[in-house]
Amino acid sequence: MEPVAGGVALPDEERAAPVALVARGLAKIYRMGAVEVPALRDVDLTLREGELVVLLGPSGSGKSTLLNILGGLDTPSAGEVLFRGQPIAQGGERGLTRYRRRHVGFVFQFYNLIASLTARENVALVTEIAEAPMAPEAALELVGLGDRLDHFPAQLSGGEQQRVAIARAIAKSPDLLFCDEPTGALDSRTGILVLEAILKVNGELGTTTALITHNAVIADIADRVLSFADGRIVGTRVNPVRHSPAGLVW
Ligand SMILES: Nc1ncnc2c1ncn2[C@@H]1O[C@H](COP(=O)(O)OP(=O)(O)OP(=O)(O)O)[C@@H](O)[C@H]1O
Repeated sequence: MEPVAGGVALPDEERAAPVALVARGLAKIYRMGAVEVPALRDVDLTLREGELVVLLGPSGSGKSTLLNILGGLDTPSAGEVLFRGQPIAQGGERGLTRYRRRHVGFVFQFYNLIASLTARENVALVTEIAEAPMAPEAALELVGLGDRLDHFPAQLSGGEQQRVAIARAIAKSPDLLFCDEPTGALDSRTGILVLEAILKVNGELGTTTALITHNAVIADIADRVLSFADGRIVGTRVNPVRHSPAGLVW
């Protein structure tokens, strides 16, 4: 606790940013015929507004399963997720769709751009159905691609394509940005540019961001790091300072 103006001390949790997302008791069991694969086991987690959290863990530890459930792409076997205090599963499948559409942007390891559309058109596909979209040009400018608007994916490097995918995810002005191994297919120099774009979005738009990686070096860019193993969060660390991606080597 630290004193504030007027000499009144606030408990830590009241000085912190408001809570954006809460997961309580999440479990996920995949059933493969007679075999049950427990992918998540009793996961509790809180993301605060504007925070950048890295989920760090080895392959198969359940990170993607967790992110997909937090983003409403998949449903848990047990437990619940609350966005700004409301269960995201309220209203069933339609409620989940509304939550995903209005509030969540996703970035995956593979960019999933449409080859026959330019960078601008790939982003515009999303802004056409969004409620409060940014202009595609503004989203592309934010990720450093203002001079690549009319390039097709094949005319862009892997890192540039991933930045188009980030522009597409943020162009609908989501409250939450979920990135699943966004640098997994990239060399470190290119990966750093992608991480810089994600940090810029987080800083300038205040988008609450969760990023999955198995690369411990990348965890240094986060406010907070949640370590994952065997379907559980096994450690939490707060980084005293966030490192700039430019200084990272992997
Ligand atoms: N659709 C599915 N059906 C059956 N089992 C699954 C399914 N998806 C994931 N699993 C299993 O659940 C466990 C967790 O997988 P998950 O993809 O969440 O891990 P991860 O930490 O993201 O791994 P990676 O970094 O390799 O993507 C693994 O044992 C995986 O084989």
